[in-house]
Amino acid sequence: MPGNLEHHRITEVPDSAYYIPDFITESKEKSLLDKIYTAPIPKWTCLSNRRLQNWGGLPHPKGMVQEKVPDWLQFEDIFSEYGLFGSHAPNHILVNEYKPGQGIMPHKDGPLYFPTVATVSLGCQTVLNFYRNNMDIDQNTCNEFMFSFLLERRSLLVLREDMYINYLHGISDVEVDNISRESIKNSSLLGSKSLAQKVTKNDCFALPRDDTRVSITIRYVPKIIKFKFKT
Ligand SMILES: O=C(O)CCC(=O)C(=O)O
Ligand SMILES: [Fe+2]
Repeated sequence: MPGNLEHHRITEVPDSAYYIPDFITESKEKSLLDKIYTAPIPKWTCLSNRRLQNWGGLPHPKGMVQEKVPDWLQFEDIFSEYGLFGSHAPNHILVNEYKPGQGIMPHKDGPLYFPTVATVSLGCQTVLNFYRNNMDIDQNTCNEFMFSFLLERRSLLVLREDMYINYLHGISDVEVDNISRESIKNSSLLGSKSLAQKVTKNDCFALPRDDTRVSITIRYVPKIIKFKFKT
């Protein structure tokens, strides 16, 4: 891993998570949101509690039939600089849209991807929670909450290794996040100094989600199906 990413490591958690505030400019944020919202309507998949766009193909255990990721969604230069996906360029992008009050259940991103995910947040901050699978007293599996990251708009989060493979992540479906100093592990890396102060000075405070958040999750799918067309 090139040294420059090391400055952004969230040292309070297991290997490896990195947080870069102000990863993109406000004008880049705006141009990405414009492109996302001018994508054709059928590009959106509506789930019960959020909408998403899938770019690059549908990952499948037998391999992904690759589609070109549009130029405006390519972050290749940046990722090759950090060496995030080994020598590969990302080839799969998921765009998730969350209105205030919407979230995503705890889950793992799973084995179809190279075990690294990079997430750019647009439009609004959120709190990403991490869990471990555990057994309860009746030997049922349950998710035990471990800690959280506060993701500011225009930030980049990278998860890999243990944080990708063994931890689940999710976002609560609330309109206001209750931020507790104890649980937020990236407070020293936040871009907004006033927010960082709030997190470190208060045991607990309420942070409303006052706008729609759009996340861009960037991954590499190693298993690709290549068709040979007869001419
Ligand atoms: O919106 C996010 O930050 C998380 C999205 C996510 O976990 C996923 O798409 O797998
Ligand atoms: Fe995920």
